[in-house]
Amino acid sequence: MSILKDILYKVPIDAVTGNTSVSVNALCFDSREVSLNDVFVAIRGVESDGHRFIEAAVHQGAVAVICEEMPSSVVNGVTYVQVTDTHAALAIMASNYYGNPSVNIRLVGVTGTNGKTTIATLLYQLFRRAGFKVGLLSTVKVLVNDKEYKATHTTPDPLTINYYLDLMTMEGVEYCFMEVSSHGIAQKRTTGLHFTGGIFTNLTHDHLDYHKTFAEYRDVKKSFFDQLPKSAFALTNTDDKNGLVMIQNTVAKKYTYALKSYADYRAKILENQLNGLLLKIGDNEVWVKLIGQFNAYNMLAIYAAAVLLGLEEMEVLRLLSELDSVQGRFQYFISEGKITTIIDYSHTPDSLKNVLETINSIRTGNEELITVVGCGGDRDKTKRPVMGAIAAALSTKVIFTSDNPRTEDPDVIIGEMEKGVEPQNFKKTLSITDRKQAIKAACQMAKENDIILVAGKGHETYQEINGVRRDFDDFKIAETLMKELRK
Ligand SMILES: CC(=O)N[C@H]1[C@@H](OP(=O)(O)OP(=O)(O)OC[C@H]2O[C@@H](n3ccc(=O)[nH]c3=O)[C@H](O)[C@@H]2O)O[C@H](CO)[C@@H](O)[C@@H]1O[C@H](C)C(=O)N[C@@H](C)C(=O)N[C@H](CCC(=O)O)C(=O)O
Ligand SMILES: Nc1ncnc2c1ncn2[C@@H]1O[C@H](COP(=O)(O)OP(=O)(O)OP(=O)(O)O)[C@@H](O)[C@H]1O
Ligand SMILES: N[C@H](CCC[C@H](N)C(=O)O)C(=O)O
Ligand SMILES: [Mg+2]
Repeated sequence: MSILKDILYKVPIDAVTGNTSVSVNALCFDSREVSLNDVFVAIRGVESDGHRFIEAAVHQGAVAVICEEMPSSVVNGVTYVQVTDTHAALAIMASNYYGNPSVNIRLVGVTGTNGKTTIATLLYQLFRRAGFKVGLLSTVKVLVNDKEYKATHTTPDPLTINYYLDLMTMEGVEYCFMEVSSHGIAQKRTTGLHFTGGIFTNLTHDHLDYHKTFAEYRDVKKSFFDQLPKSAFALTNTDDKNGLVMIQNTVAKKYTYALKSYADYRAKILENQLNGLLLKIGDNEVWVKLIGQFNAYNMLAIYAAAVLLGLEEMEVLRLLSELDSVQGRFQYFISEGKITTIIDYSHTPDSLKNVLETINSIRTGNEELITVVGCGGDRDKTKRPVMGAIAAALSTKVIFTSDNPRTEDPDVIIGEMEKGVEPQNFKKTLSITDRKQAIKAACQMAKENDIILVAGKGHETYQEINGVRRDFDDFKIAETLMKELRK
């Protein structure tokens, strides 16, 4: 049990009806999950408005309600607290409820369109290898030292974040690396957390269904850096045209990294092969197991962050060379006939382009590059023709298929992707709605030395159709099909 006014510490309050000294049980933002003596926080969401469920929450036993608008009738014995922003209030209350665990951990947030999972996961790996107790909050999974938990979001809701940070403090975790998505920032899921550092990767086209304009998307990302404390570091990529914009108004200590422009931390690619990159970081050369220019940026950001967190430069270089690629990010296997199949989570125009360019840069002859790709349903529709055009331009054959159609008709999505294909590339493309059949067709088409890219789902283990998630794992399916077809 906690006292309501303790949980409300630092929440700007506009009005109160009732007693804030009441004991409360848990915090809750979904009326359907409220139990006796809980606090219900009413959130205005995308689909509905929590204010509509205040009565239901009280009926289920809520002893206090946090809202932006007082209900027209109040129930005796229930405390109503009016605030300007319930999203922010929930986040601050969640931190207080769990005893502000982020203060006791060195928490680093990674934001940007692409590269968040890669950087956060590899920083986790690096600090684990350096002997520390470490936590990770990522799209793929949550880790508390070596114990794994299922991730539901890239940046979970504030109650979940603080629950895990609390668990981490109990397990002695010293560093935690977390992804900070633009949805997470916009919905204030990270408000009230005490960050030791923030890292910006890049900003390209994504989520323009949610943020409406690119400027709004950029400003949401920037607000993460605006909120960092003076004691934190803000590390940004100055090769990205919004890199300096991100740190314009931050009070945190500013640091930059880049391959092309001037920066505090610089690297150069000396070699780029299927089995890794040879990088020159500062005056030192290091082989890493990841591939592609985009991973040179990721590696440099990891190097800089590790040094800023106090690790010794040479040790960081040694550890960098040991890091393995993240599940579903340029994961590949080579089958009989030297056919290479690559599974990659590229689901944005920029990441798809990067991955295809990387593959093209390691192609040695006339081998085909067969790409299997789709676009998610109920997500940014403007990505579809752009990704269609990129896939067709940079591959020798493309099979358009489904990627989590959700509530949309997969053939309509495929049609929108096809609309972007330039006429001279029409003949390279075909469409097979069933993703497994599409992968199978690619495996059948592939000849000696060819390369197959299966893009968009990476580590995902399901295909979501009409609200139902059925088992689906690109890597396992491709591997099984390849074995069956080539035995
Ligand atoms: C669009 C979006 O981001 N939605 C997130 C948001 O939901 P919401 O607040 O808009 O929910 P809503 O359905 O409108 O309901 C409003 C409020 O009424 C409450 N309610 C509703 C019904 C009821 O009977 N009683 C009740 O109290 C709800 O609990 C909610 O508090 O807040 C919820 C709690 O934090 C999230 O679970 C939910 O994520 C949905 C499931 C989702 O798919 N989000 C994706 C887009 C997302 O967040 N992705 C990013 C990564 C993107 C990327 O970078 O690639 C992520 O960080 O994962
Ligand atoms: N620094 C980078 N710049 C551009 N593309 C990248 C970069 N790092 C990774 N990618 C590409 O983007 C894909 C997704 O990478 P990653 O999962 O690390 O990004 P993310 O930001 O976590 O994505 P999400 O928003 O879905 O959580 C990779 O599979 C790769 O194709
Ligand atoms: N975090 C991203 C992941 C997209 C992955 C892709 N496979 C899809 O389902 O669209 C999103 O929710 O938009
Ligand atoms: Mg991610």
